Amino acid sequence: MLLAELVTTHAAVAATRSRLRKRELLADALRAAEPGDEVEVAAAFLSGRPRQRRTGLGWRTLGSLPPPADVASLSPADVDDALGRLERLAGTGSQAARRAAVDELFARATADEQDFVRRLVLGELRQGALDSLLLDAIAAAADVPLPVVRRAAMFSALTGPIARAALDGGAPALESFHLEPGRPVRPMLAASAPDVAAALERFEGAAVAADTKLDGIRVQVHRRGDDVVVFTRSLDDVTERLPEVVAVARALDVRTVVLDGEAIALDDAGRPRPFQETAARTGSHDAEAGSATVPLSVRFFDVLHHDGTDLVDAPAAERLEVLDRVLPPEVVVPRLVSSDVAEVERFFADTVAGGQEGLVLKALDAPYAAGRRGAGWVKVKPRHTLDLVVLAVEWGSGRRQGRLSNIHLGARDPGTGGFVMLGKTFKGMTDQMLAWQTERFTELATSPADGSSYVVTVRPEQVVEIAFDGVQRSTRYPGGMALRFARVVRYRDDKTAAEADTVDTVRALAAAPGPAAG
Ligand SMILES: Nc1ncnc2c1ncn2[C@@H]1O[C@H](COP(=O)(O)OP(=O)(O)OP(=O)(O)O)[C@@H](O)[C@H]1O
Repeated sequence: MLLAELVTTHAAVAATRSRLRKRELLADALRAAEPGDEVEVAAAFLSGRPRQRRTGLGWRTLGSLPPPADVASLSPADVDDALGRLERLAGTGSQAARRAAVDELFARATADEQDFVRRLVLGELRQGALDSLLLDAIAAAADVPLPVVRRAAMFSALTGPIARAALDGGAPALESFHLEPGRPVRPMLAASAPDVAAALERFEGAAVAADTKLDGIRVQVHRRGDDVVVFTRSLDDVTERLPEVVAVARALDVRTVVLDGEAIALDDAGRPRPFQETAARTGSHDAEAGSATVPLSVRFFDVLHHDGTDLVDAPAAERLEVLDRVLPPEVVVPRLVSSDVAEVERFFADTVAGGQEGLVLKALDAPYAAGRRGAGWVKVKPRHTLDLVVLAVEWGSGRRQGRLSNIHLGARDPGTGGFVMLGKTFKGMTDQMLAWQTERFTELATSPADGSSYVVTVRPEQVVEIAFDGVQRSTRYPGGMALRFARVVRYRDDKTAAEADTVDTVRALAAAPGPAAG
């Protein structure tokens, strides 16, 4: 197979709005690849994530490339090999050796291929919607049921090995994927409801576990013997940064355990400290002087494995029973089990009054279903926000003079792979945020950020959490909608643009009476 075939597929997928057509195009490309390594690499490229995570290649190195080749000769394997070499050089190699390796690869690529590989390496081809489409396409190409593919995907952060197993060995090969303590699992996500009553309705009168929703950072903790590894929501290894979490896991009376929970900075009374203090411990740039030393607490809400027993497919009731038996109560998230609306509403009010974010209602009979917003978990918060992507930013005036200030907000459009602008805001920004974002958006700028132009466009990568009072019809923006009184809650570094809220969510809000979202 030639790389050019994947480049063409990628462009065709982006150009059509039909999900079915996208799936066919992707499935055709997977079928065209040789089973084995080639299909694994092809799936990795189509998902926008090369197999190498740390090539160390940045915007700067890839800004100047050799002239493109006239004819396509590169295979996906050639690119994979070259990225493997670059990953090895990233640790030890000289700048010159890296430059030479980059030039050698790109000199063999046509203009379209250069563009594709550059965006691949920079992470610009990644899209949440694409991940789930690709799983659909793998099911179609290998002729195996989609749930079998989805289940396997839970245990593999990368899509390539899933494609390889499916096309090589069909359903039996996929069924052999399982949880391995030490290897991260895609986290289970929650759907959302506007209030407790609406959330409970989804469970049709059954009793639920109403779990306190803590506003910290998601941690997945794996312990084997004395070995402890801590992963974030996006499956990054943050073990080194969270010694308190490691200590709690080590102190448990278990041999092997995989726990799901939240790390959070709490004050002496158990109330959450400002989210920024928690974020400073794992985020890359929220860190302010001093705050990075705030101690974190950890609270667990699920267990996926315990001393040789896999619990992923066990109903939540059983998992919670293990959690309560194995962990000391002070590290378990407070929970109420009930089917009574008034009782859950009281618990919600008390929880919010205690400074926590809200509740996550959980079906007691549901397995741990990762990677998708299933029906098993439904979150309820008193304040509704959207996670949007910054598309551009304007130079400020007055107090904000010399700072990149007013941000343009976009919702993801899964149909086009692009973003739809919904408004602008500089409300809610602290001086610290302004200083940080001026630097951040200068880095992401795709138009001059030297002050020569008032609006600076940026690569759509930074996710920001926005509170608002409603969605109104508006002719000002192409999507025909605008947010009322949008204000910044915080920047989110635990989410990629691919995970931002979609324009469909915003449309649903526009049709509903009050604000309700993420
Ligand atoms: N008791 C809990 N059970 C499950 N998740 C919890 C709990 N407490 C806090 N959380 C957090 O809430 C998140 C679930 O909401 P969701 O899956 O929508 O992620 P999200 O988009 O990051 O949500 P949000 O923006 O509301 O935090 C989890 O990722 C987890 O970090």
